[in-house]
Amino acid sequence: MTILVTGGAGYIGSHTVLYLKEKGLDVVVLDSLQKGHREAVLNAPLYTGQLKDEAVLDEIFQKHAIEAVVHFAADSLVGESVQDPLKYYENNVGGTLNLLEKMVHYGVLRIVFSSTAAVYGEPESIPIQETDQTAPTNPYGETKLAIEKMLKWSDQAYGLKSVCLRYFNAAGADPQAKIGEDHQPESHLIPIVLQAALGQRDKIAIFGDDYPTEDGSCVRDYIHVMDLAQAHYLALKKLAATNESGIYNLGSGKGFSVQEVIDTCRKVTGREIKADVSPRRPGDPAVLIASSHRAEEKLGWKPEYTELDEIVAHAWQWHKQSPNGYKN
Ligand SMILES: NC(=O)c1ccc[n+]([C@@H]2O[C@H](COP(=O)([O-])OP(=O)(O)OC[C@H]3O[C@@H](n4cnc5c(N)ncnc54)[C@H](O)[C@@H]3O)[C@@H](O)[C@H]2O)c1
Ligand SMILES: O=c1ccn([C@@H]2O[C@H](COP(=O)(O)OP(=O)(O)O[C@H]3O[C@H](CO)[C@@H](O)[C@H](O)[C@H]3O)[C@@H](O)[C@H]2O)c(=O)[nH]1
Repeated sequence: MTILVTGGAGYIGSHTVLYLKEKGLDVVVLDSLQKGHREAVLNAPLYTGQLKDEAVLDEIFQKHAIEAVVHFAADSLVGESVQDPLKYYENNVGGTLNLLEKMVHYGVLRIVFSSTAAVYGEPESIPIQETDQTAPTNPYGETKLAIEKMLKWSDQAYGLKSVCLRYFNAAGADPQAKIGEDHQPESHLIPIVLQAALGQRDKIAIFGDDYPTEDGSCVRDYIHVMDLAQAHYLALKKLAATNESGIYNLGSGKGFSVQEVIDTCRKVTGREIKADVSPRRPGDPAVLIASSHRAEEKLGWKPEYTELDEIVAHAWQWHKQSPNGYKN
């Protein structure tokens, strides 16, 4: 039996493919390569195509005995989603609709879905629990919440079982640096700070120093990409064993400010990293920290890399070795 990984040439998807293969699972990848990289897919067949492309989905479901789908493929830039919300509804909601229709058609009734902390919007309280209110503050989060709801109703109507994993801030890289993070353009904090350490940027802009946090910069919960990968494996096992749908936060439970992340990068790289303060980035909540007790209890999830230093060290290893990402 085979697992279909959509978006498996992207950052989190490619690390999950690596992890699933290490666990002995048979994997096929579907990715449009608009954001992903062929070189990031190690040891798995790659179908280049779109979620909306019925022919490629038919080919995959007909050729392979697909047991379950792990669904990463999406657009995921908050700012872009505010500028062009319909692109997000078309790709994320529309693309997932096509995928689910094909799954139901071919009788593939298990899916692990990449959701996000962005479904919560401004948190009610910290740490955030899965039962807290969901009130996204941008179209990206809205599309992810809409998909969670599509999955809930599809369970009731078609018996399509889902695990929605609400990731907080994915960071780090394969500890052996075979693969890593390469977004073009890069918008995530840690890779941007490491680009400054490499001299590819003059400095890093800290988006706001007047938040109600200890040093005034935003606080986030950074979780190692290989620990996210582990959670997908456990979610697949849980679905196979219990056939139960569920929603789980995935974070470290610890928060670090933008200033603290920059300081950690200075310490790990031993390089000077210049930073200055810029205006707030619209839509950024002050603090996002997860409670992941449910995932620990119900999935048996145990993050392996719990120190920010180690997460940054793995990212640094990758960026130093591949300063131009997969273009080297
Ligand atoms: N990076 C984070 O911190 C984070 C946090 C929370 C949730 N997420 C979610 O996790 C998932 C993966 O994130 P990532 O950072 O690895 O992103 P990414 O952009 O690196 O990976 C997404 C992949 O999906 C592919 N893709 C997009 N639309 C497609 C389509 N219609 N058909 C086929 N392929 C398509 C892209 O080419 C890319 O390779 C996304 O769904 C994202 O919303 C990411
Ligand atoms: O040049 C930069 C880039 C980022 N930041 C700040 O750093 C923090 C982290 O930003 P970023 O790495 O862009 O991540 P988020 O905006 O927190 O979003 C990530 O984490 C969310 C879940 O928490 C996911 O939904 C998103 O897909 C994922 O990109 C935020 O406070 C930003 O304002 C800066 O100060 N300067």
